[in-house]
Amino acid sequence: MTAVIEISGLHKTFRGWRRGPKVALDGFDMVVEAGQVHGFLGPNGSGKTTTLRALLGLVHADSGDMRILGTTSADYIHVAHRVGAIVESPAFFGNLSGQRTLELLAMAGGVPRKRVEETLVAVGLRDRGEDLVKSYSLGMKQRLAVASALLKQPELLILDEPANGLDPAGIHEMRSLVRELASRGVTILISSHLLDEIEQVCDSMTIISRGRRVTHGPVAQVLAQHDKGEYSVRVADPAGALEAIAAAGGSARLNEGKLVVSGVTDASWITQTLGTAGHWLTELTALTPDLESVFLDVTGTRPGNGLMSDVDDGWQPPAPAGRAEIEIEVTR
Ligand SMILES: Nc1ncnc2c1ncn2[C@@H]1O[C@H](COP(=O)(O)OP(=O)(O)OP(=O)(O)O)[C@@H](O)[C@H]1O
Repeated sequence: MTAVIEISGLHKTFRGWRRGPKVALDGFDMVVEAGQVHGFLGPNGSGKTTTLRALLGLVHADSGDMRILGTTSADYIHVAHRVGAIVESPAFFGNLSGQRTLELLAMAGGVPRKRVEETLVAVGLRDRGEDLVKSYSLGMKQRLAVASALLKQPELLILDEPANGLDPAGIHEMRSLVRELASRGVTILISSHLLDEIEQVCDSMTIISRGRRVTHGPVAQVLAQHDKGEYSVRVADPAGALEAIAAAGGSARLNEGKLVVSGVTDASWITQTLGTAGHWLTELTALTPDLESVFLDVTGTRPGNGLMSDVDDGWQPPAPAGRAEIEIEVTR
């Protein structure tokens, strides 16, 4: 596969006046292959927008290499017409129609006028194209934003939080639109906090935390890597079953009246072990990890014992290279 985006060792520190320097990117790496819908995930303040802005030349990175459509960031201008991006929510004039908005953008960008109609169809706004933007719902404004990014028929589309603030129907529409564009061969990099959406719509993903990549790969592969081989088991006597699993050399714990058995490669071992000890199973469920649990684990943001963690507040410049642990600010 061909890489459409390649980022390696990206560093960016903002020189703040009041709170001192802020390390936004700390040697960040990311690869997005052609034809993929690639999810870009991370907690608040982890560096997603800074990455996208650096990629598009909107902010100057301190160091690191970036290639977009095979071109270095210094030559981005030569491939800019092949990239569509919505990084900061675009503001539209409410008193213009969606169609007129796109016509003006097409004129300014030297894009043939017929693309206006095509993009309105592509984002499902043709029937409302002549209505004023101020009458649009948030979801329709988001789709108009996507339409504006599609005018140039980009090979690569970069969307920062496209489903932000949308209701379930709007999220569903945005998901369909992304899949539709992907089926036409557009590579899409999409940053989002909606983990369920990313799990449903993306082929591959990168998770960033504190300016560094903490996991990446095909979504199914990332989930499989975090599969702990856990099964939830319902039996009449969970405590007795726990002892039976331990006596057979297995690992288990009790959770809400059920037994959770870990590190199992073959579920029949559980049925056999418990059956032999006289514990008859009434339920056996594989506990496969979802993206939310992987995200909470790899970013260190899983709330525990009533504590909330936040990776942004209190984040100081990193210690010299070599320190591996992640500090988490914990507030009660
Ligand atoms: N212009 C700026 N000046 C100072 N600090 C900044 C600036 N832009 C971003 N930062 C800081 O850099 C860090 C990364 O911010 P960034 O916006 O890239 O995170 P993010 O992952 O996009 O967050 P969110 O999910 O909340 O949008 C944060 O600590 C943020 O406060």
